[in-house]
Amino acid sequence: MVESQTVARLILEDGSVFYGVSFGYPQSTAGEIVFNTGMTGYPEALTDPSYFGQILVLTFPLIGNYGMPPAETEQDLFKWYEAPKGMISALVVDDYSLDYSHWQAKTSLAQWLYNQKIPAISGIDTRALTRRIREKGVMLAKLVIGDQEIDFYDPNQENLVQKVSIEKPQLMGRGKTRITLVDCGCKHSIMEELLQRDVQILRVPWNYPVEEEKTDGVLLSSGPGDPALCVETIEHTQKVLTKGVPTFGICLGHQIMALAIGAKTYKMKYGHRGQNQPVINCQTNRAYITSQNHGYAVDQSTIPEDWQPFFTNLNDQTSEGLIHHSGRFMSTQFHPEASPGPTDTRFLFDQFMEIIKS
Ligand SMILES: NC(=O)CC[C@H](N)C(=O)O
Repeated sequence: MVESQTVARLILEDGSVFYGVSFGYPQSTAGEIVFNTGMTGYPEALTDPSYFGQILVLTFPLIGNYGMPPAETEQDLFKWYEAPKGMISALVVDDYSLDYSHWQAKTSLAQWLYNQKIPAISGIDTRALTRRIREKGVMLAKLVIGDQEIDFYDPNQENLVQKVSIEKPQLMGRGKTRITLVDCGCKHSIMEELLQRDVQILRVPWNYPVEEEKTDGVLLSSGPGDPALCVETIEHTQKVLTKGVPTFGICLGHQIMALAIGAKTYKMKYGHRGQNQPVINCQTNRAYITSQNHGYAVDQSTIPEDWQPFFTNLNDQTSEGLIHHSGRFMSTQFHPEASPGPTDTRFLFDQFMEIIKS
């Protein structure tokens, strides 16, 4: 049965308990609880590998009303999803809409979650829950269905990247520019952006010796968990930068690039997850609204002298990007591919192509 009326409990590490109703797959699960403030875009968020190991709270109160799109692919990439399968550990919503309507919808959200074996809970005051997370910071949590008890589990102790990366290198597209993409759990829309720019992608696993490839550029992808645990990726990135290969890091890729140059990262209190995060380009003083999904950040005070802040967050002044003085290496903490969210910073993919050509 998909639309179960089983009582479920969301139990936080601080002892608070929220009661609701189970939907999706009826199995208890544990992870780290985080919230996203986006008003739309749940198909993209649920399939974003950066959420691997996390229990996702959607603050927008009505979820499910446009169902889930079909699993259509083009050039091996999912058109409407960010990965071939659901990535979150569990979903927390306020009002789950049993009815859905959208020209593209293939199934209900509940059915899709059931098929993906992802449990969910509805009837939660997600705004009150979010206030608690904002006060205490992100916490471990568990979603207990009926009386199926379960222990807390901390996903950040593990190297999550190796669980969502690919196993062997894959060539994609036939474009003239060759970009080696280090897949740490890359969103499909990042690869789509590259393929639209006359690129051939060599997509490689997270620990691949990328410095040994003959390539025009390197893209360090987004991905889950603590960047400091990606030791091998950091070491290979150091060698790539020493060789002077144009490199672009996105989200986890930004953090890995920072660690590779000797800067430090830290865990934020509750991170940035939403589609309205304001950033400023430190070179042009122009502001942009961006899509974000991260819980770690780069300590801007630890960047070496030959690097500069590229973007800074206008809400809390945290690092939103780095650029090397040569202009050959750059990174952003936000997602220029958006998906979901505003596409205002997509031009950064064009900028990366220009760096490669110059
Ligand atoms: N979207 C991402 O790449 C997330 C990066 C990293 N896992 C963080 O939470 O900060």
